[in-house]
Amino acid sequence: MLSKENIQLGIAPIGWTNDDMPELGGEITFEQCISEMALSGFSGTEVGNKYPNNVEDLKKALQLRKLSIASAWFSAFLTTQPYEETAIAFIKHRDFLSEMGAKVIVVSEQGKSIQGNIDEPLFKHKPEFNEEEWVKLSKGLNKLGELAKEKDMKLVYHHHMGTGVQTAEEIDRLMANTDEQLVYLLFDTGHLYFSGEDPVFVLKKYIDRIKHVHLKDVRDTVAEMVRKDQLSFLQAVKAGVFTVPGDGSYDFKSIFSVLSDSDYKGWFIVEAEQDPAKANPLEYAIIARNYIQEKAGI
Ligand SMILES: O=C1C[C@@H](O)[C@H](O)[C@@H](O)C1=O
Ligand SMILES: [Co+2]
Repeated sequence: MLSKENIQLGIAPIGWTNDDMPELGGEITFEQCISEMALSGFSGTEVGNKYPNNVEDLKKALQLRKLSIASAWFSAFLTTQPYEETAIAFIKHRDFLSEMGAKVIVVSEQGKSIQGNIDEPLFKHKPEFNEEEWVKLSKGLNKLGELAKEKDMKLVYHHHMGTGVQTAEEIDRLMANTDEQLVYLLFDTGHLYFSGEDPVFVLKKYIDRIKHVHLKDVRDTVAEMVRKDQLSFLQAVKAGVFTVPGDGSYDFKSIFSVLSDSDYKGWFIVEAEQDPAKANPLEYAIIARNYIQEKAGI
């Protein structure tokens, strides 16, 4: 059931300042960002590049605004680097999140990823993992999942455009090859829909393994242009492919209905990277908050 007891509502800083393209929203301060999150009715956030990396300072700034940390993105390189390198960075990341009170760790495999390459056509150059890379990825994720468990946390895998785990088929393979007690799924509506998948199908299939949700909407007209003109992921973002739920082309009604009928307990994070000079972050945060209230009743 979607209730205030089961669902915590958060918003990612990426609509204010974009970690993948720090020039988007470069002038917006950390304080403005988190104050506007609180003002628009959210109670949590993920960590962005302007957040203090000192636990005490971050806790104080968030407590003043009654916000808490839901999670933070972690880039793994299990397919392209020795496991130990990813593990060392993961433990540091895990310990920081644990001290901040987060319960899930967002992990995305960035080996062979083209998501940060400004000139690389997103659909034409999408990477694929070979057999050996799939084994490295799955084994490595199981081990990282064990490390998360040590701190009573869960690893949630972020399928992502421009990476080796983007399509429903690739998600199937990842879920089948990893331990269901160690590797969970982050469900991101925007990435699935933009990729051409049916988000409801994936949600229903993995509902028991989904432990974190990113709510991201897509503008169909921009998505079509990205395919036609062979734009990169970052060019797509700059062109406005993503927006907040309630502003784009996707109807979240079925998503909320499936989640409502499930035992899902955890975060809904509104995550809508777009140019803050074109889409005022406070205004769009309020659009998202109102839409969730109207469609999900929370
Ligand atoms: O969760 C996410 C984190 C971002 O850095 C990423 O590029 C974005 O698209 C996303 O879904
Ligand atoms: Co996401």
